[in-house]
Amino acid sequence: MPTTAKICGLTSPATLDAALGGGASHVGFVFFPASPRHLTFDVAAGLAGRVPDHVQRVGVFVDPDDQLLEAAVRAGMLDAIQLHRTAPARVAAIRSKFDREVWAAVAIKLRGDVEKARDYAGAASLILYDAKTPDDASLPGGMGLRFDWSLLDGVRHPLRWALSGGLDGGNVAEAIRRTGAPLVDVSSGVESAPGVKDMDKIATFLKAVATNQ
Ligand SMILES: O=C(O)c1ccccc1N[C@@H]1O[C@H](COP(=O)(O)O)[C@@H](O)[C@H]1O
Repeated sequence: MPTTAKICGLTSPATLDAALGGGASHVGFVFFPASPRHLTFDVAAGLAGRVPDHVQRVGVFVDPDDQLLEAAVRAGMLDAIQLHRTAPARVAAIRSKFDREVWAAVAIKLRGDVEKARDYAGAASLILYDAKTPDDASLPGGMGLRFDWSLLDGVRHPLRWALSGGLDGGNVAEAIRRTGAPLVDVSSGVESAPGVKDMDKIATFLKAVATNQ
């Protein structure tokens, strides 16, 4: 199966359209106030309405409560919920309550971190292997950090999975070849500054994914 791509942290119609026009399979909206990509519900609703049925809308959250999830799922017409820093039992509860695909981000720095994906079997729909950010960082993702892809060598993934963390148009082809990732996810690697998406970088990234299978 060809690798598909999620463009995350979209905040404007023009950059959303660049992702859709370039063939993204997923688009991501961030609901985390500390992020430079954070969206209001009104903006999310405006963007969500432009997304065709064959593209999945993914909401990104950091250990959210039900009130935030309810409002964001409605506004963003979310098909999937991406959870960072969220314990397996809570991931399972969210999946059951919201009855849609739930992604568990697993932060990777060392080999032992990869094993933590197993805790989400039966709880999440998909594991998102992402680079671990520093303990004192304000964001658990979206910082353009990458992890050592060789840590995924020989891993028997407990669930469907995706790769993120420090990807960009220059390294995504190698990332796909090296890991065999079925889905790649990018945010800062297609930006000109934190939170500012760049349409040319989005196009370059999606072209690299499409042509390097
Ligand atoms: O993008 C953010 O601001 C963000 C905030 C909180 C949690 C996750 C966030 N982004 C996710 O992080 C990964 C990797 O991003 P990057 O490509 O390294 O910048 C990606 O899945 C984003 O969805």
